[in-house]
Amino acid sequence: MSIGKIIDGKAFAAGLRERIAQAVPTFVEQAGRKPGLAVVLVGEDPASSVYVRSKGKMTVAVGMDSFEFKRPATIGQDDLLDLIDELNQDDRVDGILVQLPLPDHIDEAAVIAAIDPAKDVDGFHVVNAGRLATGQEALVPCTPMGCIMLLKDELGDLSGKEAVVIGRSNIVGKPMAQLLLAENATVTIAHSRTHDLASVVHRADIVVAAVGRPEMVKGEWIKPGATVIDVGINRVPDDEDTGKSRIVGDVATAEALAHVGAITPVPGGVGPMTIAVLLRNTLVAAHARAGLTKPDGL
Ligand SMILES: Nc1nc2c(c(=O)[nH]1)N[C@@H](CN(C=O)c1ccc(C(=O)N[C@@H](CCC(=O)O)C(=O)O)cc1)CN2
Repeated sequence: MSIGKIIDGKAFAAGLRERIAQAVPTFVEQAGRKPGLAVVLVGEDPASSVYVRSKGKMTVAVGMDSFEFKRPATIGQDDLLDLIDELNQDDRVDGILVQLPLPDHIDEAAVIAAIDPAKDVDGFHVVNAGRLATGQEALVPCTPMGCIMLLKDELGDLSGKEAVVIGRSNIVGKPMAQLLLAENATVTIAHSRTHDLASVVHRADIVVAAVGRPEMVKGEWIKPGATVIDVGINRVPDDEDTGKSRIVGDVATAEALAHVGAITPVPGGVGPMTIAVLLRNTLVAAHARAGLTKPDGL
């Protein structure tokens, strides 16, 4: 029995950050300033706080300016929209990211809609979603963009490949399908109402699992030799006595390894790509705002 390859997303993300760090000084020379990323954190969710801290550190590490805005979970919607407006007007800021999820009393869609599409480094604004869907230059959501980079690195040309995306969220599933289409893959989006998901998955050369359900995709569903991208990050109890937990993906990796050609692990697969692509998008947005051509290789 052969075992599939583990795709090292952590190493790929480190390489991407290195290429970004090499491109930043040329931008500084041409634009006379550093690219800048503003990250807004509402509340004190521990995981969100970790991600925001990590974003700040990595932004500075590649030579960009990092601006962090922490607001209490009780902030009113109007005050949050005022902050976004200030950041839209601030010329030092090329990218604006509002860490999700937001507290229930905030209308997430209204906050995303308030971000200047030129600074929407998350690629969540409808203008960027529409541009992506119609094949125009767009800022693309970081996680699906990271998945496409890993897929192209692993498989080269994706043209004609049968791809199944499980999950239809605006943040991952839909943009993922659009990106695969743009690479000329034949794309199916499966979701909670899909009949016989196992058979749908079994015909795929490429499986992208983004459902948020621990180890839902079983090894025997996978077509032999398929490439599997696991977007899920699910915390599950590890040891009932100690109360410890561990992170698993949406794919039952241990059993899938006997079927796949290659698979991203969780952790260490898609997750690290999310922040690396955020830095890439910030540099791309900075070039566009400064009227400069996007550097090659990003
Ligand atoms: N505005 C946004 N909010 C959120 C996004 C986003 O892209 N934009 N994505 C996620 C959180 N996220 C970044 O914000 C993120 C999630 C996971 C990772 C990561 O590297 N995960 C590690 C495991 C981490 C762990 O041990 O807990 C991995 O998979 O190896 C990075 C960034 C939701 N919110």
